[in-house]
Amino acid sequence: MSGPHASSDHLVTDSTAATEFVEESAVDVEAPSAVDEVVVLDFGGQYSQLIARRVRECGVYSELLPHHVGVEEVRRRKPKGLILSGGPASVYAEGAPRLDPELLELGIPVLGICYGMQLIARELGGRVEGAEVGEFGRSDLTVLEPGRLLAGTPAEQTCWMSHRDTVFSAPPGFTALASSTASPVAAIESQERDIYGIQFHPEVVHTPYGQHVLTTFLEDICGLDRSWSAASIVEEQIERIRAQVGDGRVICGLSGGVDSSVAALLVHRAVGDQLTCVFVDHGLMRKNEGEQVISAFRDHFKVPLVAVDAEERFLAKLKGVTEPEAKRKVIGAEFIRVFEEEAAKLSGAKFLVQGTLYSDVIESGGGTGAATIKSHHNVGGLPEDLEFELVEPLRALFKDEVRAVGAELGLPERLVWRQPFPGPGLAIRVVGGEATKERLDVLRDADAILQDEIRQAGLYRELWQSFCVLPDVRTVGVQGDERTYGYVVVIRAVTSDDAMTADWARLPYDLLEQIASRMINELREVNRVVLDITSKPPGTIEWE
Ligand SMILES: Nc1ncnc2c1ncn2[C@@H]1O[C@H](COP(=O)(O)OP(=O)(O)OP(=O)(O)O)[C@@H](O)[C@H]1O
Ligand SMILES: O=c1[nH]c(=O)c2[nH+]cn([C@@H]3O[C@H](COP(=O)(O)O)[C@@H](O)[C@H]3O)c2[nH]1
Ligand SMILES: NC(=O)CC[C@H](N)C(=O)O
Ligand SMILES: [Mg+2]
Repeated sequence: MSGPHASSDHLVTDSTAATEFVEESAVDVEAPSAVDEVVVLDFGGQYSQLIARRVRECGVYSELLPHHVGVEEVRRRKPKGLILSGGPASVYAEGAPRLDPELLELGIPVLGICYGMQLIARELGGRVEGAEVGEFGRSDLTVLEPGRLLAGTPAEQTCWMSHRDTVFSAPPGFTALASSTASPVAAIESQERDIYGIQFHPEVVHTPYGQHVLTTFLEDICGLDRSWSAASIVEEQIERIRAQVGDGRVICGLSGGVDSSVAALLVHRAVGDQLTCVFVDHGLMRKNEGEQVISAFRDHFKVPLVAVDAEERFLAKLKGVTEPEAKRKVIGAEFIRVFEEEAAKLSGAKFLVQGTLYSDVIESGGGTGAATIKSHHNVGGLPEDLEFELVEPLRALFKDEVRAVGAELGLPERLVWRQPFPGPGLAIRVVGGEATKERLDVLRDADAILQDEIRQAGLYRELWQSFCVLPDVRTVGVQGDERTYGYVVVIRAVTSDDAMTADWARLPYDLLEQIASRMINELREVNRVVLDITSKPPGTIEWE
């Protein structure tokens, strides 16, 4: 790695020579470095992704894999530890995900959490049964014998539970370390077999000693040195990218957002001139955003950029499409068609870089047993006949981790802290109806007013996102003594760290008034403004 000062400014700007530059000789293809990794197997728990994330916060690289990947895939990764997540099933129910006993024979420490512990207990001869009462939320934990896993934590502590099934006796050879209000056996370990289990959830913030227990597992039990950081993602991903693409040509879908900018920088570091970025202006961007993206890119990146004006073709494909998932799929497919055309002009680039994050994957139903909430255009919205090989260096990360990588790579602050903007753009904010040019223009103008006011109020960075939604609804108003029948604009502003959960932002009343009156006075078509006060869950951030 070239250190934090190797900023993007050192690359050579060339946004016009996309089709002219000469391919350089092949870069060295190095095998991915042996980064110490802990694998988390996902049994469908609500907090599975949080476990991997907390492990990374402890300074150890971790990825979440579906439980059905099988023991071979786990072995191939040579992890230094294995964690089994919670899950909705009952271990003794028909069809419940099972534990492959070989996973306990890999010669690495194993930690089961909740369902994961119940699986271990059942597999090794302990007693797991449905209890009369469940244990949901805060619970008191009594440590009977700290053993290795609970060493350094108090005899009485609180923890957070979410289960109905309960371990009534530990398997032979295991020590029961703790009990809780409703769990006779709330933690187990066998130092001899290097297998550990806890009924409570160490990954949630409501378990005060949760991070302590995870750290003990990683450091004292797995013997890991906790040296992983955003900086090591850079090094490691650069090596992985080189190994994946060799001397092939690569294109990167670049939106001007932080994810694709970071992905592009990583790939450029890895394979230099083999990369060309493609920005698709699909006519669903914010006001003047296309020009801003292109000029910001020219100022800060020295990677060739092709900008494609694709407004007409996207709007043509969206004609008559009103159902949210249908919209997302149409847009996802059209993005790929544009990328294919551009790739063909670049001696058939077969690799496509996308700034996909973990939250895009999980919402698209990419976790194990996880529901599809919405098909993100870059994951669930991809067409079936996709021929590109995807390069997604950020796929295991959350946005705040990507921001840290961006800062590490020297990405300008403005870009690091840019509010997210969804790939399908304003099309999924014209809700319940077709995204016509006329509606998109009204929405774009309303959004420009909102952005302007939010920035002037100094609130841009505090908010995760702030935007407008245009429902397919009109209401009656009275303006200048005349009856009007106009659009309603919804203001949506939320706070969040990673888009997995969000709260509606308490914008000052005076600011809201200013925004509403500007929208109604400046936009002929709008006669009413409302505020969305729904958190996530139950709402999602976008309306479609
Ligand atoms: N207009 C676009 N042109 C080209 N590629 C795009 C465009 N919009 C999205 N993409 C691709 O889809 C990916 C996912 O979009 P997404 O909006 O999640 O990420 P982003 O735009 O890079 O960052 P942010 O989430 O901060 O907006 C992008 O990283 C990029 O690869
Ligand atoms: O690139 C994207 N393609 C998509 O299809 C997409 N759908 C939602 N989003 C963004 O993801 C975050 C979570 O969104 P929701 O709470 O609406 O599910 C929020 O930041 C959304 O803006 C998308 N981004
Ligand atoms: N959170 C969990 O892993 C729950 C495990 C199991 N479904 C139970 O209710 O006990
Ligand atoms: Mg975006």
